[in-house]
Formats: sequence, structure tokens, C-alpha cells
Amino acid sequence: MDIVTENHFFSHGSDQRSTPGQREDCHLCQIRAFKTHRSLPITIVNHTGDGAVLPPKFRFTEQSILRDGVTPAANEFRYGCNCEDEESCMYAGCGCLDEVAGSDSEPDDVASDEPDEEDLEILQWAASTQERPSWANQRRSRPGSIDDAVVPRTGYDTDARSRKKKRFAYHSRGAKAGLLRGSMLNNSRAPIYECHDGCLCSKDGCPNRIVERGRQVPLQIFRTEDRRGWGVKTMRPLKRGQFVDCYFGEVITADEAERRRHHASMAQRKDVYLFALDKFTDPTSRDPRLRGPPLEVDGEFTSGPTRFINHSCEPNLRIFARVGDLADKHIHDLALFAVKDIEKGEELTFDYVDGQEEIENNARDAALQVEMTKCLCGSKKCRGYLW
Ligand SMILES: C[S@@+](CC[C@H](N)C(=O)[O-])C[C@H]1O[C@@H](n2cnc3c(N)ncnc32)[C@H](O)[C@@H]1O
Repeated sequence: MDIVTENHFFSHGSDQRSTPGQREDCHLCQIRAFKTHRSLPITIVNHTGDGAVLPPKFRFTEQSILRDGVTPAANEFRYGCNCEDEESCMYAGCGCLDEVAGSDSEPDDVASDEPDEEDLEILQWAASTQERPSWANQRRSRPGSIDDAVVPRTGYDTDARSRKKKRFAYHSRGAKAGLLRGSMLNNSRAPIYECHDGCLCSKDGCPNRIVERGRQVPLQIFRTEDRRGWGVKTMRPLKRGQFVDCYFGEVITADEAERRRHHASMAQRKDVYLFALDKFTDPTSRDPRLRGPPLEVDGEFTSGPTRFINHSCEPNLRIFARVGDLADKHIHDLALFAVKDIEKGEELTFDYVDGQEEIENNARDAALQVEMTKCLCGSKKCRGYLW
């Protein structure tokens, strides 16, 4: 039994035997205080025999913590959808999805407007039963919403392209309900727009609140055998497209991030834990909070289990920017989703330098490799170096 587990079980249960602050510092006390501890536990194991424990200064948290200079939007600027029924939160008339079209100029977004297998299945079902799917009925649109004009007017239109477009990111029914759609998973860098607390749709019924409902997967933090430190395993099989958890941490200003980089003895190591919230950064934005430089999330000292997820050049997870209230785009979430089916007990990984061409090119440059960190991901597609 390691020293942390021993202290937790033999000292912290008794006020006489635990010193002030000991419980606050104990990682087992921290994860056992999570709201979901009983149903979706996080476990920490080290079977390597090296005696290592998690960094003592590290604190587990279930949500990001906004530090000095970082504020969410004031109530008078909050914005939610007015959908009358939950089904509507999938289609172009839902206010939360207003920005989906054209929010990202990559060609994949065009593809995301195309009907996927699920749309076609629904159309086939409707054709066979002579019924109109509910979304084929004209709905009242909100003023100013990007509402698709081409809605079947009479009878049932079997041409999938000439109907109201499904704009949200998830499958809504069948075996794939709640999973990210293929158009998002196939290399899309588009953000995910979800309904949230400020919407009229219900928290439990709306199909567009997957990240908002939080982690649904028990995870294990384990000590790796191959010098990568700690890593994370899923304790349940995951399907391609399934939400795992968010990358939480301290949300700090760009100045504070720079100060922390400067303070860290090895700036590149610090960068491993810092993620810029730059998905909506636009120097021409009318919103000063989006003109940049962006806020950053630091998971080094305060975070959830995802902070221990290692890098792979052939990963099984990918990070998506997720926004609920559109007034809070500057503090958007970093949501991790499975990009392939993953077995119970498999290690979870994501690509730390996903899409950052400069770092990917450096890894191929022999002169720069001398200074770079060797990648130990072991995949066939390994680039050899992390950064
Ligand atoms: C965000 S942390 C991940 C958790 C880390 N393994 C730990 O024990 O705290 C990133 C650090 O993990 C290690 N790491 C992650 N993936 C790696 C990989 N593929 N090859 C080598 N080291 C890796 C590196 O030391 C890196 O700086």
C-alpha cells in the first residue's frame, strides 16, 4: 500500500490522527468528494513498484476555476434558446445553433451540413410509414436565426437535401444516440454548440446537452511502465464519438499564463499543461473579450483526471471546443471525445500537437530533434518527438 493510500485509510478517518490541512491535501479525499464518486469513480493505482505518488501540490477539481481577471458574462448578456420542444434543439431554428454554419471555414463544415446515415434512416422510415418526421413540419423561427428556408411544404419530401437541416453535433436516436456525428469526427475543427442552463429546453430531455451532463465514464489513473509517468485508462468500453470528460484547470489571463511560463524552469514543460481558449479568437471581433490574446487553462496544479492523459501520435481521443451560452465563448470548454471504439482497460491518449504544423515539422528536422522530447507513444505512426 502506498503512503497516500495508507494515510487516507488509517489517518484521515479520525480527527485526532489527521493534522489540519491533511485531508485537503489528500488526493483520495479530493476524488472521493466528487459528486459522481459512487457511480463513476476515479481510481489511482501504481502497480510498477516504483513507489511514485501523484505530485503532492496537485489538487483534483470537478470544474474549472476562474482566476483573477477572468469573468463569465453578466446575467443581462446571457442568451439561451426558446425551443418549445426538445426535438427542436437539433435543427437550424434552435438559437444555440445559430452560429453553426460558417463558424469555421474548413471544408469539413460544408460536409457537416450533408445528411448523414441517421438522417437517411429517418427519411427511409418516414417514407415507409407515410409519416412526416416531426422536423419536416414548419416551425416558428426566432427573429434573426439562421433558419433554413427549404422546408417541405406539401406532403413528404424524400429528398434529404431539401428539408430542414439538422445542425447539432450529435446523433439523436438509435444505437448512436448521444455520440458525435461522423462529420464532426472526421477531422473537423468546428466547435460544438450546446444548449445550457439559460435555455427553455429541459436539462434532462434535450439531446443537445452531452458535455453539460458531465463525465459518464469511470476512469483509472495508473502509473505507466515505460517512463511516461502517469496515464489514464477507461474502465468502461467507449464508442467512437462518445464524450469522455473536459480538460479542467485554472482559467487565467494571457498575462498570467506568460508569467507562469516565465516562472517555470522549463517553459516547454509548462506548455504541456496550458491550453489557449482561442477557438473564437478573432482580432476583428466586436467583442473585446474575443479580440485576444485568449485566456488559457492551466491544469498543472489543479485539474481533473484528464490532466494525466498522455500523448499519442495515433490517439484515441480528440479535444473539441464546446460552448454553451454564446456570451461565454471566451471561456469555452475543452471537451475530450473518443475518435475510435476503445476497449475497457485501454489507455486514453490525445495528440498534444494536433494540427500545430510547426511542431510537427520540427519533429522531422534532425537539427531540432537534439533539443526535443522523445515520444514514447509506441504507435506505428509515431513522429518520434513530442516538441
Ligand atoms: C500532461 S502530462 C501527462 C501526465 C504525465 N504522464 C504525468 O505523469 O503527469 C504530459 C507529460 O507526460 C509525459 N508524456 C506524455 N505523453 C508522452 C509520450 N507519448 N512520450 C513521452 N512522454 C510523454 C511527458 O513527460 C509530458 O511532459
